[in-house]
This record gives sequence, structure tokens and C-alpha cells, in this order.
Amino acid sequence: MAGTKTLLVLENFIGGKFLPCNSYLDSYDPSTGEVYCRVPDSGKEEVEAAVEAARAAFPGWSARSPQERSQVLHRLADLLEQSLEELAQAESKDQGKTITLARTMDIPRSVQNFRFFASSILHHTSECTQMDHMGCLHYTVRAPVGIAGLISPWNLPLYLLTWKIAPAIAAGNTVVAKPSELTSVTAWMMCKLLDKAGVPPGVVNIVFGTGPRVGEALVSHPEVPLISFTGSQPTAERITQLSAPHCKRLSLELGGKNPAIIFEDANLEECIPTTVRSSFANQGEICLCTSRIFVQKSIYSEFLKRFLEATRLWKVGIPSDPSASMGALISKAHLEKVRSYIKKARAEGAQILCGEGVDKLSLPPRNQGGYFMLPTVITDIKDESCCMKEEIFGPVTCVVPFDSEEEVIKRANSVKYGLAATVWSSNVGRVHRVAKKLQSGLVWTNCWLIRELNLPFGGMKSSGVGREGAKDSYEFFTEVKTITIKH
Ligand SMILES: NC(=O)C1=CN([C@@H]2O[C@H](COP(=O)(O)OP(=O)(O)OC[C@H]3O[C@@H](n4cnc5c(N)ncnc54)[C@H](O)[C@@H]3O)[C@@H](O)[C@H]2O)C=CC1
Ligand SMILES: N/C(=C\C=C\C(=O)O)C(=O)O
Repeated sequence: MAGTKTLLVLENFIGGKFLPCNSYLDSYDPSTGEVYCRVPDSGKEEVEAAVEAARAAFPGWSARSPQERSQVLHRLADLLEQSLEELAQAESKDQGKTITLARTMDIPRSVQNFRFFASSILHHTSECTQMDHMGCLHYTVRAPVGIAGLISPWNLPLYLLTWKIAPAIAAGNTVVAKPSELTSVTAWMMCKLLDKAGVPPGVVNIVFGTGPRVGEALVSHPEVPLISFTGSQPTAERITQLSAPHCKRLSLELGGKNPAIIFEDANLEECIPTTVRSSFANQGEICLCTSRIFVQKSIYSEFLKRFLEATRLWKVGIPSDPSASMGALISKAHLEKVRSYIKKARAEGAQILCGEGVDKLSLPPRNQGGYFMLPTVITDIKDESCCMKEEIFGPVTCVVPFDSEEEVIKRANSVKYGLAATVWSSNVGRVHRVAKKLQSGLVWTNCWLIRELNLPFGGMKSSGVGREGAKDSYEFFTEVKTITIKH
């Protein structure tokens, strides 16, 4: 193949060693559409080797004290931080996101994930109850479960992978992880730091490849008792089916169709820029992004005018452009899928007010084959439209009016997802009332994506099963036992 020699070639990381694979997949630079990297196309054999390495490492790692494991995680965080710029460049090239976002969000949060769990693992306590009339004392102990299977998506590659690896190993498990085949580079770069951080061989194993080959081999492996997955709902269904015969423990963090509810007393100075960001950050490729904006009728026209003005300033550019707000979408197939929703909306009679098919995107010649599109705003669309029901996972948002609080709650809840809502109002009573009634695992009021890693993160309904966070991840990655002492 032309140019093969210059391509970056990744290797699996198993038992503390980089190992080549028999076959490879092409990986594309989303900003040019060119192949720039080759990713191992691993299968059952590689998963078997990784599970074996994880099994061998488990007794030693799980026997270490939380303090010892915490120190290792802190060292890894420091090493990642020292490589921040290099990792940010790599994440941006591999995923298509802007270098600015990778530098200010993805890699700092990956560092924080290790620091956070290095600290939180030191602070868990167990439960104890007295039953004096029976002369009994009951208490719980927790132990790591064993080998954790971790499967992560392409939108926030290192950010979401480390959000799983950190709590799993902090609790004393060993892991076999499978990042998305579309964005494997930063996971591979992190493997180069593990030994220096003091992570023993076999504690973290990374097997690269596709979902149907590596993912399914991992999910079906009888020695992997728990799977933590972030990705799409259809894949979660498949994982649930495959793991059912083994009664595996599952954490499933899935998609959203997130509403923003904007009342007439909202502070539009803050609401508009935040809602542009919540709709289009990371090209709209975050499960928490807003894609249905409900605006109270009395301010609908004013909101729409100002929201459009602000959206037009959300610059699409090549990922290395520091002035760009948005880069390229992940793949050609994904770009086509996102565009197909806009076509459907148009065919249904909705209005496309800006973006795809309305405005012109200007790109340098080298990037003409990249997967770029403009942030797109749709109005005059029915709640029953697929654009208002399905996760598009791109820079597309719908704006619709509403009359009353009761009506908007019903409409916001009328989708199968329940992940993240935002509510904008200066009436404190109203924000509490509405937040409580929304079917949503997360509700941000007068803000978006302010994360408190201690508290439960995850969705209701088809947005997932389980929660992640300090206590939730600890409980997921440990097995609890109740002991009764008769005295
Ligand atoms: N967190 C989220 O909410 C995310 C949602 N999505 C949604 O999913 C759509 C499709 O994106 P995909 O990359 O195809 O998501 P996906 O769910 O297929 O991929 C996520 C991860 O699961 C793996 N995977 C795929 N099939 C698998 C299988 N049968 N068994 C085990 N692992 C498997 C993938 O290789 C990847 O590592 C997006 O358009 C978006 O709507 C995608 C990424 C993240
Ligand atoms: N799971 C996703 C985002 C999580 C963000 C966070 O933990 O802060 C996603 O986009 O898939």
C-alpha cells in the first residue's frame, strides 16, 4: 500500500509488553480523510493472552494496600500530565476534535481521573450494624472482583478510558481494556508510561481492534466477571445478551437525547453561549450534548435570533487552528449519518436555519476530504420527528417553543433516553421543581457539564444501567460480603 512505511503502527499491550498483531486496520485522520495509522485487528487469541496476563497479575496487585495503589495512580497522573501537549496533539489528530479542547478538557480530565481515584480509594469506609438482643455485630468487607473488561468509545478517547481504568485498578482489579478502533492512539501512548509509573505487568492490558472481534471475545470470556461499557444502545444490547449466560456485572453508559429547557426568566447572557457550547462542543459528539432546545413562547423569537447569531460565530476549522471552536467529525460514515438526519428533517418540512446545506464551509485544500460540517439549527419540527427522538451525536440541535412548565416536562420526558437535561430559569423554586420531575440521570440548572466526580454519573431509561463516580465506581469494581459475629 502506498505510504505504508510512514504510517504510525500500534501494538497491543499485554503483560507489560508491546506485541505485534497478525492483521491491522486502517485508522483515518478525520481532518483529511487520509489513513495515517494502523491499529491491531485483534481477536480471541489476543484477548485470551490478555486475560491470562491479568489473571497472573491479580494476586499481587489486589494484595497491595490502597495506599500503595494510590501512589502508583498518582505517579501515572503525573506522567500523563508531563506528556499533556503530546497527548493532546495525538488526541486531536486521531479524533478530529480541536487541539484546544484536547488540551483543556480531554487530557487534563484524564490526568484528573487518576488523581481523583488515587485519592478517593483512601476514603471508603464499610458498614457496621449492631444486633445487641441477639449478641451480634454485622459488618461488610469489600474486595476487588477480579479481571475487569473495559470497553470505551471514540468521542472522548483517553478521557473515558481512564474514567474506567482508574477506579478499576485503584480498587485492586486487573483490567483488559478495548478502546474504540477509531481512536486508539492515546491509549497506546499511555501504555508506554505504565512501567515508569510502577504499574506491574499484567495489571493494565490493552487489546486493540473492533467490537465484533475483540469486544465480543472480551464480553464472552468466562474469566471476566464484569464489563464496564460506554457507547451506543444497540451495542449495549448485544453486550447484555452475550454476558447473560455468565451473569456478568454490567455498567452501561449510553446515549442521550438531552433537552435544554429555557424559561422566560432565564439569564440569556449566560444561557445562549452555554447552550451553543452544550449543543456543539466536541462536534456535538458527547453523550451529554443538548439536542432539543425548548424555549418559552414569550422569549422564543428573541432567543432564536440571538442563538443563531452565536451559532454562526462557532467556528469550524482544522483541529490545529487555535481559533476553531469545532473540528471534524469522527468518520465519513458518521458524517453521512448526521447529514441524513438533516435531509429527513427537511423532507418533513422543518426549517434548517443555519449550517448544513444553508451556509458555506470554507476549508484549506488539504482538508477538503475531511469530515467537517457546520453547526446546524433546525426549527418548525414536530416532537415525533426522528431528529427529536433519536441520538444524532453530531453538531445538530432543534429549537422549539413551549407554553407551560407542565407541558415542557412532559415533552422533555417523551423520549426513550434519560441522560442529561439543562434547565434555565432565575426562579429557584421552579428549577428545583422541574429538575425533580425530569426523567434524567443528570440535571444541570443554569449551567452545563460542571462535573463533580464524587457524585453518581449515568442515565435513566435507555441511557444506561448503573452509575459511575467515587462511591458508585468503587461499589461496581468491588464485591461486598456481609459478616456476622456472634459474641
Ligand atoms: N457515550 C455515548 O453515548 C456514545 C454514543 N455513541 C453512539 O453510538 C453511535 C455509533 O457509534 P459507535 O462507535 O458505532 O458506538 P459503539 O457502541 O459501536 O462503540 C463503542 C465501543 O463499543 C465497541 N463495540 C462495538 N460493537 C461491539 C460488540 N458487539 N461487542 C463489544 N464491543 C463492541 C466499539 O468497538 C467501541 O469500542 C454514535 O453515532 C452515537 O450515537 C457513540 C459513542 C459514545
Ligand atoms: N460518557 C460520556 C461523557 C462523559 C463525561 C464525563 O464523565 O464527564 C460520553 O460522551 O460518552
